[in-house]
Order: sequence, then structure tokens, then C-alpha cells
Amino acid sequence: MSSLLGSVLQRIWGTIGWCLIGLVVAVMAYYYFSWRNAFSYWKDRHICGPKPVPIFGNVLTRVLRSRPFVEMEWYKKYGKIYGTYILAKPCLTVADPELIKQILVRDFNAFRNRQPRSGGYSLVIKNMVRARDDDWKRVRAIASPTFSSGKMRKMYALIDRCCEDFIDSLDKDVSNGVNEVELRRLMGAYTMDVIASCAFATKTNTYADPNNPFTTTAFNIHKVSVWKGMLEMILPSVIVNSDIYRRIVNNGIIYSKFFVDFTRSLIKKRKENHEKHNDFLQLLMDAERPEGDIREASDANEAHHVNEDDSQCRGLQRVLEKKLTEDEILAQCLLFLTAGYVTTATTLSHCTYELALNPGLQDRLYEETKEAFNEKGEMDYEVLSRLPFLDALISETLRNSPQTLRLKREAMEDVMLGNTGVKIKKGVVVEIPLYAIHHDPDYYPDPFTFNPDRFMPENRDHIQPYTYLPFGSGPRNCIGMRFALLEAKLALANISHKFRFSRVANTDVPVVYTKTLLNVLQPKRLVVGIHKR
Ligand code: HEM
Repeated sequence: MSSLLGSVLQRIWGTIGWCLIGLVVAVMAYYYFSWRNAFSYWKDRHICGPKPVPIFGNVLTRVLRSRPFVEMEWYKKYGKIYGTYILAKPCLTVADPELIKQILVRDFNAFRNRQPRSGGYSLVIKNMVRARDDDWKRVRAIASPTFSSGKMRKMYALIDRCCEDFIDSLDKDVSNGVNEVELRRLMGAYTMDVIASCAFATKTNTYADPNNPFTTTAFNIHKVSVWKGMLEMILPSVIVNSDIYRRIVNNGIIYSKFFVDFTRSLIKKRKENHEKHNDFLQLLMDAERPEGDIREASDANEAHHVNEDDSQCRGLQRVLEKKLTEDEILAQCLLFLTAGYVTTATTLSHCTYELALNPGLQDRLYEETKEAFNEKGEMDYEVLSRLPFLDALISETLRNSPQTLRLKREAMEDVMLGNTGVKIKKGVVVEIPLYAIHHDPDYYPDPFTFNPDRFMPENRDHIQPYTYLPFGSGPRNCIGMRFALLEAKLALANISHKFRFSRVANTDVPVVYTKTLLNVLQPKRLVVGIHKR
């Protein structure tokens, strides 16, 4: 009897086992054939590009090899138009300046959104980088005056105070024998203090107090796990955006929540006590876009960094609703913290690294800024934003080491790409490989040599439009550009006034970059020597 039962169970198990194996094979075959079909997308359109691998497309290459190297290799091998795949999604790389103008400016409406992304804290879909269509238009139109040169002038004193604290702390350290610094940590402390003061009216003094909870939490937001990020790309958005997934995987969400709760309590306190502060949060709380032009005359000083002219503002016309919800305000404040801190810190670090390798450039900077400080050791906002060598130095840093490697847009309708005969179908993601463009010898002779003279006023006109894109271009360019430039210029002027930097045994030449899923240039470390002048 028991042996009969045993053989029946064995047979049932055998059948279930075979069914399971069959199911697995069928699923694999389904994915194999659907990927094979998906991966013939560019071949069918006679567009070349790197060979994709099942499941990942061309994503793995970007994670497993040094990103700047991959960017240059693809650009040299496949030219100015080539196709790649993000998982199975076709993605067109476009590097020709005229076509870039078409995508970012002329046909902006057809390319008004970035590619949709899943995952992260639920509020982030309301932030300006991720917002789409009319939601983006409204948020951007309301937030734009927050970053005008008039508002920057009002924030100048606040940033100057952070700079003073930073230089004082550094001065103490160098007097006590510190003679070597890791620049990203050093500059990160300054930019954290600036963004905390300007976005949240909160003084962190991060350099002197690195364990303050605001600072440690903000540092943690940026520690994104590559594998969690990859999972978010592969899994369907219904799973990734579910509360259960967020709770289990928690890719930095508790850290974002810390700032959201913090900002919510600030808003409550300000409303209850009728308090007013001079920070981004207040500007967003009060924001109502004034009628007419959203630009001011002195905004033109920095316009060359984004190929800007009046056409850029057209994308924001006819915005009727002029208020933000509380969730939208929270999402923008969190974004300013994340978008504004590492980007500027890394730019400052790359620039100081180049100064350490080029003592002659340090002398030129010192001579220029020396004249610009008044007898109290202060520098006026207008004077600072007009110093030609300082501007050229930062421009060359942003060319040579741009923070963002590629600009991204999603086609919202079918578009013919110039007269190339290439039709970009609705839903295809278009990428502009700005790192590679910035290192094309046709636009920048001897592109890997750091040479600020390329951007001096007498030479700047030789730069072909849409080949210098560190802040993007068009109506969706970097809204924080003027803020970032002000913060960086102020720090460089002050730091070069007091200190000299030099190459030491721990200085990596050339810079070693981390392998990352993120679309950014991330040096492993930037160590230089430091001495008082
Ligand atoms: C050196 C520092 C910075 C660099 C190199 C930089 C670079 C960029 C780039 C390349 C883009 C994409 C532009 C495009 O797609 O055309 C961008 C977008 C953006 N940046 Fe920055 N950024 C910097 C600093 C900042 C700061 C300080 C803030 C805010 C406080 C900020 C806020 C933003 C926002 C909100 C967007 C999205 C704009 C939109 O979609 O309308 N950035 N940035």
C-alpha cells in the first residue's frame, strides 16, 4: 500500500517537476526572442552601435568599465549618431551640434521630458528633474525667478558668510599642521553648508562639525547602491513604486524622509509664526511668477554657459496656475539639496586639482582676484561675476570634467532628425554625450589639456554653439547654474587668496574615476597638498 502511494506521489512530483522545467524554459525562450527582436531595432534602421547583451542591453558596459573611457570609445567608433539599449529600450545618441539644437531648443515641445524612471522616495516624482509635461512647466515657471541674478544678489551675503566660516576653519587646520587634503570632502563641506543655509535657513558649519545629523544624513542620500539601482531599472514600475518594495529595498529613502520631515516642520513653524527667511524654501512658499519676462538684464552675464538666448524662455510661456502644493515645495527643496551639493563640490574639486598641477594658473588667478577684493577683504557680487580669468577657469573645468556625462530627453512624438533621414519614433530616448563632445579635437584642439584660455573673452566666440553643454541647454537647462557659479567663484577667489595647492605623492595623475551606474563623472579621490600663502 505504502509503496503504491509512494509511486503515485513520485509520478505526480515528476509531472510537476517537468511542468516547472517547461515553464522556466518557456519564460526564458519568451524573453530570449523578445530581446532578440528588441535588439534588432537599430540594425533594422541601419544605425550602428555597440552590441547589446541579453537583459541589460548596453547598461553593463557603463557600469563595469570606466565611464569617460566608454564615452570616448563609442564616440570614436560609431560617430555622431548611434543606437544603444538601456535594457531592451532603444536609445539614440546624437552628438551633432545642429541636431542638438533641434532637440534641446527648436523642437523642445517634442522633447520636453526626460526619460521616465521608477523607484526612490514617492515624493521625488514631483521634483523638477522628474516632473513631466504641464506639471514640469508650472513648477519650473514658478521656481525660475528663485534663481534669477536679482535673487542671487540677495543671497550673496549668506553664501559669503559660509565661505568665510569655511576659510577660517581651513586656516586653523593648516596652521595646526594639515598639509594635504582630499578635495571632494573639503569642498563638499563648504557646498553642504551653503545649500543648507540657502535652501533650509540652517547653519551646519559642516567643515568644523562633520557629525551634525543634517550633514551625515545628506551624505548618505548620495550613497546609492549600484545593484539596487539596477534592480529598479529591471523590475516593472508597479513593483518598484509599491510601498512594500520601498520598505524592503529602501534605496536611501529614510535619508530623504529625514529632509522631507525637517522641511515640513520648517514650513509649519513659518506659517504659524508668520516668519519670513531669505532662503529657497521661503521663495518657493511665496512664489508667484510675475507677469511678463522671467529674466532680468544681468542674467545675461552667465548666459554663455547654456548657449542661452531669448528662445529659451518660450517653453515657459502660458503658465496659468502659479502656486505649488506643499508636496511640490518639499520635492523641490529635497532636489536642490541633492542636485546642488555634489555637483558644485565636484566642480570645485576638479578646478582646485587642476590649479595644484598648474602653479602658473594659480598665480594668474591670484593676480586677478587680488585686485578685486576691497580694503575690507570683501568682493562685490557684480565684480565677482565679471572676472574673466576666474570665469574661464571654471568654464574649462566644466568642459574638461563635466559633472553630467549625457543629457537625456524622451521623444513625445515621431520626429525627423534634421535632414539625416533618421526618424526618432515616439518613446525613444535621445541622449547627448556631452563628455565626448567636450573632448572632440575638432571643437577643442588638444582636448585633454587643461587650458582656460579657450574661454577667455577674446577666444570664447570661436567655440561652436552647442558643443559646450555642462549645464545642458534649452528651456530644461540647469536652473541652479547661476547659484552654482556664484558659489564656486566665491570659494575659488577666497581660497586662492589665502592658500597655495600643490601636487603630492597621493595626487592621482591622471584622475581615477569610479565605475558607476549613475550618469555622472565621479573621481575616486582628489588629493592635493595645501600651504598658506
Ligand atoms: C556645477 C554645478 C552644477 C552642474 C554642472 C549642473 C548640471 C546640470 C545639468 C547638466 C542638468 C541637465 C540639463 C539638461 O537636461 O539640459 C541640470 C539640471 C538641473 N539642475 Fe543642475 N547643475 C549644477 C548645480 C545645480 C544646483 C546648485 C542646483 C540647485 C540648487 C541645480 C538644480 C538643477 C535642476 C532643478 C535641474 C533640472 C531642471 C529641469 O528639468 O527643468 N543644479 N543640472
